[in-house]
Amino acid sequence: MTEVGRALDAFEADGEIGAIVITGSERAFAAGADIKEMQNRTFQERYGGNFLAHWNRISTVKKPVIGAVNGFALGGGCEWAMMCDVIYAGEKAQFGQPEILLGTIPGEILLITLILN
Ligand SMILES: CC(C)(COP(=O)(O)OP(=O)(O)OC[C@H]1O[C@@H](n2cnc3c(N)ncnc32)[C@H](O)[C@@H]1OP(=O)(O)O)[C@@H](O)C(=O)NCCC(=O)NCCSC(=O)CCO
Repeated sequence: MTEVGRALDAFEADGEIGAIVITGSERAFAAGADIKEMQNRTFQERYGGNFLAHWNRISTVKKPVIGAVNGFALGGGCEWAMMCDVIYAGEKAQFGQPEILLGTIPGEILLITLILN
């Protein structure tokens, strides 16, 4: 997400860019946070270390952001899609929050977004 954040910073500052399209591959838009990286960290390490510090950057970009989604948009990937101003979903797009099966809850913005909508 740090790299995506840097790219969004650059696009926002570039006067030649009017809108931003975020996409993935045909198979997956994004499968969410790296479970392997998360699994051995305690709550204190993740929270104190600002593990999700840049996750909501998509929602703060001051240019229209379009999420072009195909394949899996899971966990944080689903949240990324929901942060876009417009979601353009292909027929094979699948949205979900499977992290509840790991005993965790959507980490960043999903619950707030659902309540607001
Ligand atoms: C994305 C799925 C549906 C793909 O399933 P499949 O095609 O069967 O492929 P897999 O063999 O399951 O996966 C291939 C390979 O990718 C690794 N992987 C997939 N997702 C992640 C991930 N989120 N983090 C880390 N690694 C991931 C998987 O372990 C395999 O690696 P190998 O080394 O080859 O074994 C399926 O993989 C799936 O459902 N993934 C979990 C999605 C998920 O739970 N996302 C939420 C993450 S928590 C989060 O986002 C916090 C914010 O709330």
